[in-house]
Amino acid sequence: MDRSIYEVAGGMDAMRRVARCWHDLALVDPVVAHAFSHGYAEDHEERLAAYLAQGLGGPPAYTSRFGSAAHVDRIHAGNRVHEDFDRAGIAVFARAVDDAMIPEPAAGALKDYWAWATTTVVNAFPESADDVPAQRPVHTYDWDGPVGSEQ
Ligand code: HEM
Repeated sequence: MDRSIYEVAGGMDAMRRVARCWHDLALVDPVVAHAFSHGYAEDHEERLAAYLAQGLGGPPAYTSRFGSAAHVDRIHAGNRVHEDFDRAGIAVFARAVDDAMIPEPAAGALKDYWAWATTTVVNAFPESADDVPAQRPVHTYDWDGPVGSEQ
């Protein structure tokens, strides 16, 4: 398909809806809410929407406005590997995509992307945030799966 997952999903407005639904559901999920108990940026949803956009073939909205990919990796690093926790996060995100009314086939691709990113981003540095190198790629994804990286 010529159009990116980002475009087919509905562009930045769709990314914002997904980020809002994810955050709403994550804050009340019995497993996932714990991660947010240590606080989060006031504009978390906008930051996540920008990162999703950039990862799914949209504009470089995260790195042009908010910071580096390494920053995102550091936020998620040092939590060891928790498969139950990851499974819960993946299920919550899938519900968020449904609540945000993302059309197929973008909805399925978004869910696949999150499941993949949960292991590559969230679990890439399970021991410590100090292990994250200064230069990290923004993980990008298209209809065929991971497509490499951009700084
Ligand atoms: C179980 C899965 C996940 C949990 C529980 C989780 C949790 C969190 C928490 C608690 C924050 C706020 C931390 C802070 O502001 O200090 C955060 C921020 C963020 N997360 Fe996740 N996350 C998960 C998966 C992911 C995945 C898979 C991605 C990427 C596709 C992602 C992208 C982001 C971004 C972009 C931010 C905002 C970074 C910023 O402040 O600029 N997260 N996440």
